[in-house]
Amino acid sequence: MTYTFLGPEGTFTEAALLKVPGARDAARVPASNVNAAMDAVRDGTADAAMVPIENSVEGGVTATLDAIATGPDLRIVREEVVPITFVLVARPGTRITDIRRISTHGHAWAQCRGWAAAHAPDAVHLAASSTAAGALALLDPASRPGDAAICAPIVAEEHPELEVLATDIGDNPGAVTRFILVARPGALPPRTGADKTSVAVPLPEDRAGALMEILEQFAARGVNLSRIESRPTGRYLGHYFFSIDVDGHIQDARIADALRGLHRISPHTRFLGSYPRADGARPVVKDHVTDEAFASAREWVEGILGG
Ligand SMILES: O=C(O)C(=O)Cc1ccccc1
Repeated sequence: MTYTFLGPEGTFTEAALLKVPGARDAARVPASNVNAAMDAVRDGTADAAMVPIENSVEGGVTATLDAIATGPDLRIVREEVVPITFVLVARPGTRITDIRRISTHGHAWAQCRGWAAAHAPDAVHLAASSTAAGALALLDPASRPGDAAICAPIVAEEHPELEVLATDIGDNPGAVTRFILVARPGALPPRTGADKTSVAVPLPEDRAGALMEILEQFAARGVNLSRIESRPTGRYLGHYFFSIDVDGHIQDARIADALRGLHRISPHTRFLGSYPRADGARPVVKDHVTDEAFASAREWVEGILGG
């Protein structure tokens, strides 16, 4: 098994990957961005890729939402939730007051903006492909790095050449990021009873109530949504798809039935996977949407049709 992840070593994404049973002893190949990680799975260079998908403070990671909704099909097979704490690192001798450019991933910058405004008000953000990439660039002057970087504490621990100027600089102490493990389509992860299903649903155009019709498919079957966000398809202004997570597995009759309904409304709906929830929380399933209720309803109709 070969895993890839948003690298280099020391990213929060690597921390998420290391939580996967067996990943510590498997081949792990860092990718320089989310698209490269997904492409490595598509072309068979890697079997699975860990990528960030959403943060409790900054919201969705659009590169991931878009990459998985377009191009050859990929499937989410697992999720991991990782608590996030940030440190500020620099080359030894740097004073916080001298810092003008702080390099880090956009999601990390968004979560430390308040701290930066208070402690390094003259500093601007220098975008890096990941927190670890921004920090390691400090050690390579040829890469025209910033004056400091925001990264995970592990990067500083593994690189004593970097000095830690401040710890725990995130604006929201309880911040967590959710990561997904994606693979090529294959056998579905088995239903556990505490699962999520993800879909990308293009919004039918010029149709009043189209979003309502999509949501109705879930509401009518007692299915709870845990995330919904709209993304432009990139085709033209005003054309969107909805990236949706719901509680349940496609092997649950209520989810399968809701997906059939979605497909009728939006035939290019993409199934992105059914996989165990990181928190193990089981949904409350109302009596009229249990597997048994669906089976008995089907038998009733079949009985009538069979005469
Ligand atoms: O850059 C990283 O370390 C990542 O894994 C992406 C990220 C960035 C900021 C918060 C959570 C994840």
